[in-house]
Amino acid sequence: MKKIGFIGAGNMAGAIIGGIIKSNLVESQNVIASAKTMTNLNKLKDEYNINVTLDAREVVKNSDIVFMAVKPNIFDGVLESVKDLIGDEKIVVSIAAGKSISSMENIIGDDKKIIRTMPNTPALVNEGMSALCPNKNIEDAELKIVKGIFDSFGKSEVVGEYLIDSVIGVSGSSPAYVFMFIEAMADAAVVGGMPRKQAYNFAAQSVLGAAKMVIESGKHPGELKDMVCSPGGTTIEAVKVLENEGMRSSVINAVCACIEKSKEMSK
Ligand SMILES: NC(=O)C1=CN([C@@H]2O[C@H](COP(=O)(O)OP(=O)(O)OC[C@H]3O[C@@H](n4cnc5c(N)ncnc54)[C@H](OP(=O)(O)O)[C@@H]3O)[C@@H](O)[C@H]2O)C=CC1
Ligand SMILES: O=C(O)[C@@H]1CCC=N1
Repeated sequence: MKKIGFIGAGNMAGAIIGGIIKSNLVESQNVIASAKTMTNLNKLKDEYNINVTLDAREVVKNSDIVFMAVKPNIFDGVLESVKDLIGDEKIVVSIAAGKSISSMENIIGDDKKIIRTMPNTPALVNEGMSALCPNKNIEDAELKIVKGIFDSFGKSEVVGEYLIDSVIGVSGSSPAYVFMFIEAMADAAVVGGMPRKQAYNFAAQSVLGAAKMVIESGKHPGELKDMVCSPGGTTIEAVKVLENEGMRSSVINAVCACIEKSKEMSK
């Protein structure tokens, strides 16, 4: 059984820890996390009974696989502070936006094992979507083990690093846009007189069902949209407004802005 450590214990690390513990991939005693304060660590300890420490170096000493789960602005400094403990055998898994494999190799050495990844917060409910980019020192068996961790809380794919900015736009950050869409649809239902809590359930379940249809039917999203639009009916009226208001171009522009920001952060 591999020991898994997390430097950083915020939103994303919490979602991953929740995912791997709930899917019984690792025992809680084999997971350790560190953070700046005890606030998030205490919550994770109470909920999942994992080991916690305020010392990132303790995490590295006690882990075979070390997740770097701190914000990009402090990432390099934190990695620098533990680099002497990262031997040839440990695997460093970064989840940070805008941190390239080469920038990590510059800090810990290009002979070290690194996997750059991009997960998303639906990991918390076992519906995560993650991308993994291994560096040249990662062996197939090691990639399989780490991919298994990501698959334990959703789906994952191995991609070339050149795709990671697009991954951030379409899955890493996209839960935020989808939550906005659900909130806006529910607002409209509230306008129509529906109690708010009920409106969130109706809106969210519809998004869940629509997403499942795209994945399971294999049909083009346009064809699935057409199946909902009865001639002269209600749906096409809404579609007309969405087209007039530039919904598609808003979404494309928003996701492109996200991708551009990710590229900028990597420079
Ligand atoms: N949120 C998301 O949806 C996603 C985030 N990411 C990436 O995940 C990373 C973390 O983001 P997120 O979880 O949202 O951020 P959070 O702000 O929620 O968490 C950051 C964590 O880092 C800890 N921390 C701060 N300083 C240090 C330090 N010096 N040493 C050790 N730990 C420290 C914080 O401690 P404390 O608990 O005390 O505050 C906190 O636990 C980012 O790099 C982001 O790009 C990737 C995919 C999705
Ligand atoms: O907003 C961010 O920068 C991080 C990366 C992907 C999701 N959250």
